[in-house]
Amino acid sequence: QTVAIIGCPFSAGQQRLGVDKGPIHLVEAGLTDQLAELGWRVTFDGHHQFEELSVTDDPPIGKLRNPRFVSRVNESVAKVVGGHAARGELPLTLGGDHSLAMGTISGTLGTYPNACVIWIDAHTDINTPETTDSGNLHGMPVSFLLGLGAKVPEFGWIKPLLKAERLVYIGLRDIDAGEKRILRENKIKAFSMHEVDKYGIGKVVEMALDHVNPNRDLPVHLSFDIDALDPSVAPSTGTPVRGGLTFREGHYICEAVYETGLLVALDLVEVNPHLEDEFSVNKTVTVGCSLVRAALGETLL
Ligand SMILES: CN[C@](CCCC[B-](O)(O)O)(CCN1CCCCC1)C(=O)O
Ligand SMILES: [Mn+2]
Ligand SMILES: [Mn+2]
Ligand SMILES: [Mn+2]
Repeated sequence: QTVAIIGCPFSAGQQRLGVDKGPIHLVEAGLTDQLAELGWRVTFDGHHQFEELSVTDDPPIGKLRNPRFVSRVNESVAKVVGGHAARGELPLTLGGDHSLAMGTISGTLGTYPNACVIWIDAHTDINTPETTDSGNLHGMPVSFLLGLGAKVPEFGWIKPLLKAERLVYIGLRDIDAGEKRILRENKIKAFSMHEVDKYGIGKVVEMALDHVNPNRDLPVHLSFDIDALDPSVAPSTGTPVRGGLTFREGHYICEAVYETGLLVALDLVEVNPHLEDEFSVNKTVTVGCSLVRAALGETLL
């Protein structure tokens, strides 16, 4: 089985410098060899195909920041991810900020129209151009994938291929008012840290899969935002929120998803090696590599 590592040094979906350096840190930490150790054939798409996509003149559209650049990069990411998936490979997208999910999930759904999405995050990333307060597109990819909110012509390439009943969240603890309304209105299944505390991670993952994949027959796209983990476990990330997943809870999710045998695509995003001290950066990069290994078959026994 082949895993295609796609490095996306992209940061325009938010405003903190450094998240574009996430991919190189994860690869330089040895991720490629680690996956080969697990028995994967590993290919690595150099990130260069996204460098020449920068846009010279990209004024905000409403509140949206860097809209044309975010759109163009994600359109390219969708083609790259979709291409690997179509060849029966497993695209592993390393971010970069979570706006990349516009591209990765579009790519997956183009090849696997019936795929479900398991979104691990402190945040729902479902703001629309109308509800966003920051204008940062890393807080909005899900609304575009679902086709919510007013159409933005610059994002015309994104088709609303994701169905609300095929999406489930785990790890939530920082949701804007507008996003809470969108979750309710669209009946989107969400397991916050409250549910993790109440039921335990094992039951939460089982309930999440029961919701989006009741017969365990649909392909799974796992989109893992490192900020789902508690900041004590993954400190070097742009929007840390206390009260997050433990090291083991994060790994359990990845192990359980791998065990389904249904994983077809994986994102690991929002590692920012420019934040916090060197020890924190190493801790964050190391746990990022470990989570990827767990999602790709590494077991404890
Ligand atoms: C919760 N929504 C935020 C954060 C989005 C995080 C994106 B992710 O990819 O890292 O998950 C925060 C919105 N503001 C809320 C009020 C205080 C300032 C931030 C946004 O900017 O939309
Ligand atoms: Mn390059
Ligand atoms: Mn996110
Ligand atoms: Mn987040």
